[in-house]
Amino acid sequence: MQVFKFGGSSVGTPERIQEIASWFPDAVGKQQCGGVVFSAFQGVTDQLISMAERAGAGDDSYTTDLGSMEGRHIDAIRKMLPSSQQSQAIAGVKFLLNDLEDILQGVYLVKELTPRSMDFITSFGEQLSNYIIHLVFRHHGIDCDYLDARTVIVTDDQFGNAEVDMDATLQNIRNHYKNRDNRLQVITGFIAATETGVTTTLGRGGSDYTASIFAAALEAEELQIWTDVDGVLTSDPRVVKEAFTMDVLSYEEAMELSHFGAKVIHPPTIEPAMSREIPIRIKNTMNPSFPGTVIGKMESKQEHIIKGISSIDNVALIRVQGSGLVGMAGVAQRIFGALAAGRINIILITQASSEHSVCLAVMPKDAAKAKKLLEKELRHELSIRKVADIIVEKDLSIIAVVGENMRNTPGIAGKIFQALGRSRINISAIAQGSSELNISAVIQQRDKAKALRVIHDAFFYGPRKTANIYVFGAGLIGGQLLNDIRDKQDWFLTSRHLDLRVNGIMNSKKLLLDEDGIELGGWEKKLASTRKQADPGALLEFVKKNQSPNTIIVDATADEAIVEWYDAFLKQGVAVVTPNKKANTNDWEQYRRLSDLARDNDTQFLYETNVGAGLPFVEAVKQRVASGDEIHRIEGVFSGTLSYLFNKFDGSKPFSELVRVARENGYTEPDPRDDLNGMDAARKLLILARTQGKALSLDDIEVENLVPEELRGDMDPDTFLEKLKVYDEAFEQRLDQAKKEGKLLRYLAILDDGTPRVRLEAVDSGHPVSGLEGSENMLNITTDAYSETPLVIKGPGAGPVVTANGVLNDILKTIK
Ligand SMILES: NC(=O)C1=CN([C@@H]2O[C@H](COP(=O)(O)OP(=O)(O)OC[C@H]3O[C@@H](n4cnc5c(N)ncnc54)[C@H](OP(=O)(O)O)[C@@H]3O)[C@@H](O)[C@H]2O)C=CC1
Ligand SMILES: N[C@@H](CC=O)C(=O)O
Repeated sequence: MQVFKFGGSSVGTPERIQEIASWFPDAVGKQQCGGVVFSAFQGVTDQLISMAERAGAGDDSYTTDLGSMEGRHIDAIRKMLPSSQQSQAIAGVKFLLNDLEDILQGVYLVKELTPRSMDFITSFGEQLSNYIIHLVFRHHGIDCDYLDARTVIVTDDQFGNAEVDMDATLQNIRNHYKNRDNRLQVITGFIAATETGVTTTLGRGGSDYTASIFAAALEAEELQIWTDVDGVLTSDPRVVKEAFTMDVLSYEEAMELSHFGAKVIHPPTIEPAMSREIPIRIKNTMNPSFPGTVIGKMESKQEHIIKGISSIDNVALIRVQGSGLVGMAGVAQRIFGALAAGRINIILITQASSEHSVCLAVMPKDAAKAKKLLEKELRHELSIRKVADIIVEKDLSIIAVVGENMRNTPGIAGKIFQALGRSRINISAIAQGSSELNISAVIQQRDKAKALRVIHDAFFYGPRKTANIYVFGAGLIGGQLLNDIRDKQDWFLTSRHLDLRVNGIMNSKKLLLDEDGIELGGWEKKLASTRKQADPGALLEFVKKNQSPNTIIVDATADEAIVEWYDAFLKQGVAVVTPNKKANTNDWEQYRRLSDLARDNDTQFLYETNVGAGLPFVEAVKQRVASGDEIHRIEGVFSGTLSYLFNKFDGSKPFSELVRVARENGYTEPDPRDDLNGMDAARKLLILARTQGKALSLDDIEVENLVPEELRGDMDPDTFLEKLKVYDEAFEQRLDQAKKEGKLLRYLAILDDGTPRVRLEAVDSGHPVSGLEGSENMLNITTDAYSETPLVIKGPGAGPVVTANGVLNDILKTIK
C-alpha cells in the first residue's frame, strides 16, 4: 500500500492535473495506492486568506475574487471533463462556493474574522481541488472516492495549527478503509475537524501532515510526496550549479536540511510516518520518471559522508560577554528563560569552554527585543560590569553541513573550515551538537553563496576540481591561452579530472563574463559583441560574488593599469598568474608586497613567463634559493627578439626587415622598441635578481639601448619599423666590426659582483650563447653546487605558443 501527496504547484494548472491523471496508474505500478492527498490549486489558499481579511475589514472587494475563484474552478472543469460530466461537476463546485460566499458575507457583515472562521474559509481550497480532481481521476478510469478529511482527522480547537488526536484519527481512518475495501481515496489535505465537527486546519505543511497520518494509519510501504523539484538536493541549485539530488537520506538528515532551508519537507509533519519507519519518497511532478530521494531509516553504508549544505539567511547574533560569566552558575538558564518568556526563538547557541561569552542566533526581527530582555535580566551584572556587553551583529547567515556519516569520521570540521578559510570567509560562530549530525557556521550574509560553493566543491568533488579563470588581455598571448584551454578542456576533464573554465575575458574595450564558464568556441566574436565595457572593478566584483576555491586571474596585457588591481585580487584569495613584467619591475616594495599578499592570503602570485617565456628560468632560481645554494653569477640571453635578431643578422637581410619578422612571429613586445631598447631584457634580469632576493631596481641596471635616438619619441610600431630602415647601415657596420674580430653579436644579460648589465657584446665563437638559434634564450647559473660547470637552461624564449603554455603551467600550479 502507498500514499501519495501532491502539493499546490503540482496542481497549478488543468494541464498539470491531466498529466498527473494520465501517469498516476504507472506511478502506482503493481503496488496499491490507498490515498492521494491534494493541496488547493496553486495560489488559492493565499487568495482565500486575503478575501477573508478584506471581508473582516469591511472591504467588499473580496466579492471580485470570489467571482474569479469560481471562474478558475469552473474553467478547470471545462478543460478536464467531457461536456456530459460538466454540469454535475459545476453544480458541486457552485454548492461549495455558495457556502464560501455565505461565510464571507457573515464575516463582512459583523466585520470580525476569528481564527475559527479563517480555518473554515481556507478549508474551501482543498475541498474544491479534491472534489474536481477526483472527478478527473474517474474520467481517466481511476477508481476512487472523494474523502473530506474532516470526517476522519480529529483535532483540538487550536485554529490555524490544530493538534491531532492521533489515536482517534488513526482508528477513524482504518474504519473508513475497512468499509471500502481499501479503495483509492482522493483526500483533502490540510483540513480537519474537532470532535464536534468544527473545521480546523493543520498549519504549515498541513497537506504533508495529512498524507503522513494516512500513511501511518494504513501502515503504508511508502509515502510519496510529489513536488516541483527532483528530490532533496545537496544544496540550493540557484547558488550551487553543481548541486545534485541525493538518492537516500535518513529522517534526521532530512529534518536538519529542511530546517536549514531545503524546504522539501516540513519536519513535524513527517513524524507519523517516521515513527513507523515508513519511507518517504520525494518526487518531481514535472519529471515523474526521476526516482527522487528516499527518506528513511539510516542505512549503515552510504556513499557520501555529508548529504547536503543548507543555509538560513538574515540571522542576528547576540553575544553576551564578560569575565563575570566565568563560573557563574545559572546564567545560561536566566538567558534562555528571559528569551523564552519573550517568545523568542533561538536558532543556534554557542559557548566556548572559557565561559567568557555566550552567543545566540535569532531572527533579526527579534534581535532588538532579545537585547532589551537580556539587558533587563542581566541589569545587575551589567551595572557591576560582570557582564561587559550585549552585542548584536546583523546581516549574517548560518551555513549548516548535514550528514549522519560525519559522526565519528575525523577531519570533517577541518575540511569545512579549510574550505572557508581558503576563500577568505570569516566565521563568527560555530556550533556542532554531540550527535555530530550537523556542523553550523555563522558567517557574513554576503559570503553565503561563496561558502555554499566552496564547501560543496570540497565534499562532493573529491577527485574532480574546478578552476575558474579570468583573462585580462586577449591579444597574442591571451588569445593563444584561450585557444589552448578551448582545445584541451575535454582532455583535462577526462584525464586530469580538472574542469578548466574561463569565466571572464577582458581586452582594452570589452568585458565578457559568464558565471557558468564561457563556451570558448568563437570567444573572439562573443567578446567583440558583448555590451559590457572593459572595467577591472566590475570584473573584481563579479569574482567576489562568484568566487570558488580555484579562482585565477591571468594578466596577459603589457599594461601598468591592470597591475594596480593585483592587490585586490590577492587579498580576495584569488591567484594571479602573469606574463606581464610590469608588476615585478616597479619598486621593490611592490614586488615584496605581492609575494607577501599571496602568502598571507593562502594563494599564489606566479610569473614564470616573465623571463624565458615557457622556460623554467624563474623556477630554477627559486630552487637554488630554496635549497640554500648560493648564486654567484647569472648570465644569458633573455630576449627572444634580440636573440632572433642577432642569430639571423648576417648581412643577407636588412636589420629592420628582421625586426619586422620578429614582430610577425610574435616575439616582440606590443611595441618592439621595448625589446630593442634593452628594457625587456633589463626587466628580466631584474626579475631574476629579485627572485634571488636582491633588492635591486631598474635604475641599478646598465642598459644598452639599440633604438636610434631619433626614434625614441612617441610613435606607433609601424611607423617605427618604417623609419628604422634608415638605420640599417649603422647596424651593418657594427656587424662588420664583430665579423672582423671573428666574433658574433649577442645581446647578453649579466648579474655578478659588478654592475648588473644588459648589452650587445661581440662574443667568441666558443661562448655558450654562440650556438643559439631562432628566438632561443639561455640561462647560465653559477652557484656553489654548480661551480665547475654552470646550470644551463636553453630553449625558445618568446612566441605565443611557448608563452601561453608557460602561463597554463602556472595556472595549473595554483590549483589546490
Ligand atoms: N610575446 C611573447 O613572446 C611574450 C610576451 N610576454 C608578455 O605578454 C604580455 C602580452 O603580450 P602580447 O599578447 O604580445 O600583447 P598584445 O598587444 O598582443 O595583447 C595585449 C592585450 O592586452 C589588452 N589590453 C591592453 N590594455 C588593457 C587593459 N587596460 N585592460 C584589458 N586589456 C588590455 C589588449 O586589448 P586590445 O586588443 O583591446 O588592445 C590586448 O588584448 C606582455 O606583457 C608581454 O610582455 C611574456 C612572455 C613572452
Ligand atoms: N618580447 C619578449 C617576449 C618575452 O618576454 C622577447 O622578445 O623575449
